[in-house]
This record gives sequence, structure tokens and C-alpha cells, in this order.
Amino acid sequence: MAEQLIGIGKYFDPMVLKLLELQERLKSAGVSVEIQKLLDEALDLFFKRDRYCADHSSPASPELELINQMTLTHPWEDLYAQGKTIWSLRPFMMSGFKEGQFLKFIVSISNAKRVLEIGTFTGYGALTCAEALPDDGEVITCDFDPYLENLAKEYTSKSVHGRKISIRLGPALETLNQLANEKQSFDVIYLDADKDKYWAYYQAIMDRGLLAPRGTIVVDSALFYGQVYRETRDKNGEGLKTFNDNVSRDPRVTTVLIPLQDGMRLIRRTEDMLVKRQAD
Ligand SMILES: C[S@@+](CC[C@H](N)C(=O)[O-])C[C@H]1O[C@@H](n2cnc3c(N)ncnc32)[C@H](O)[C@@H]1O
Repeated sequence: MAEQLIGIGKYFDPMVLKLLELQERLKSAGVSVEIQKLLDEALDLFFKRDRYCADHSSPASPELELINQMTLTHPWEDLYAQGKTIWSLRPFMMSGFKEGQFLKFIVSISNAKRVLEIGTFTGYGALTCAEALPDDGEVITCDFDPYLENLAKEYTSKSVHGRKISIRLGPALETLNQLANEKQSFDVIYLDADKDKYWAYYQAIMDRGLLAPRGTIVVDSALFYGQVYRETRDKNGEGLKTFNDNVSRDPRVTTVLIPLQDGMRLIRRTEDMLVKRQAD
């Protein structure tokens, strides 16, 4: 890719990536030490804020931390080279701590009982949701990679909340159609799979009754490394842009896009946002 479209490590914000690039270039550009120091301080403030927020949030459970560590150290490249995974997976695909805690709050404050996750990966999002559900709650999560089905099962079952999780294997759109045919509906739906199909997933969710009354859709990677507001986009960035444009114009829903991590979007039916007050 000519321009840097994809983030480095856990930093998804193209502005930070540009500032890091500038910091490198200034070192050899003969710019005064004071100017370099100002930029170093500005970046340091950004990283400190990130660290401070993480340090002053409740920690993830030991079981989630185990999934995090396993995901970071798993031999993804070797597995793909050996044909054991159907595509090239990377640790940064995992939801991780900040998004996880945010998602957990949404599940909890919604008093959700049933959650659907589109895109399981190593089970971090599924277990996060399961931890916020009551004993009779259920998370259905789906992925099309059989390797991930086994891995996520192995790791989520290490938690007492793992029994609330079931995994459906297959292309997400087929799974959504199956669930709709089974007349299933969900209080929270976490959309976190192939970005170019988000609009198709959203249409299936909204048109086929998958979102329960007063339900919420949570969309991950809604900014997609800033591609949605930049000139250059790949197939996924294009998919996300179409999705964002269409959803923000859909009169059925009320939505907010939050610059958390790589962008998180919340969507609810507009009628569910209206407070029903008793007549005086
Ligand atoms: C970003 S990761 C999901 C991360 C996960 N939700 C978490 O909380 O850590 C996206 C996942 O979607 C899966 N995926 C991509 N395209 C898919 C499709 N068409 N059908 C089903 N799963 C798909 C990938 O295999 C991958 O595991």
C-alpha cells in the first residue's frame, strides 16, 4: 500500500502515526532541539493519557487476560503457512481491553440476556459479553474458521461464564439467515468481522428481526484506521464508509460514532430512544 493505511501495533489513529513519522524525520532535518522536544512532549502526553485510562479502569478478568496473552503469542503466521487457518490472522484483530470494557458496559446497562457476536476470533469479545450476562444469558458467536472455533472453545471454557457461549461455524451472512429463520433475536449485537460486508450484515439484522425490541448494535472498527475520512481506501475502508454513510442516513435508527480505539458505533431503533413518560 502506497500510503500507510494500516496502524502500527495498537495505534489505529492515523494522526498519531503521522506524528511518529514526523518525530523520526525531525531527528535528521536539523530542526532545533526545542521544536523536537515539543513534539516529543505532545506524543508523550498522548501515550500517557492512553496508559492513564487503562490504569484507571477496572482490570480484565484473569480468563480474558489469558486469552489476550495467548492471542499475542500464538504462532499465527506458521499456522497460516501450514494451512491450519483459512486466512492470515493477526493479534491486533482481537477486541482487547478498552473495547472489551466498553462492550461489557453496554451489555450490562442494557440488562441484556442474549448477545450475538459476528466474528469470534479467539473469543475475547464473546467472553467479555458472557461475563456481563446473567446465569441464563447466552452469547452466540460466529466465525468461518474451524481452527478458531476450537481455539475459542478451549479458552472460553476456562471461565465459568464460558458455558453461556455457543459458536456457529460458517460464513456470517448464512449464520444470520439461519438465526433469523429460527426466529432468534438479540439484545446486543456486536458487529466485528469482514468490514466490506457490514452493510449486508446490518440489513439482515434490521430487516429480518434479529435485533430485539430495545436492542443495541455495537460496531467495531467504525473508523478503520481513519480510512473512512481519508482520500485513500482499500476494500474494507470502502465497505466501512458505505456502511457509515448509509447507517447515519437510516431514519429507523439513532446512532453515535465514538473515536474509541479504531472507532465504535452504537445503533438503536429511534423509537427505543424515546422516553415514554406517563401523562400527568
Ligand atoms: C476482528 S476479528 C473478531 C475479533 C473478536 N470479535 C474479538 O472480540 O476479539 C474478525 C473475525 O471475523 C472472522 N470473519 C471474517 N469474515 C467472516 C465471514 N464472512 N464469516 C464469518 N466470520 C468471518 C475472522 O475469521 C475473524 O476471526
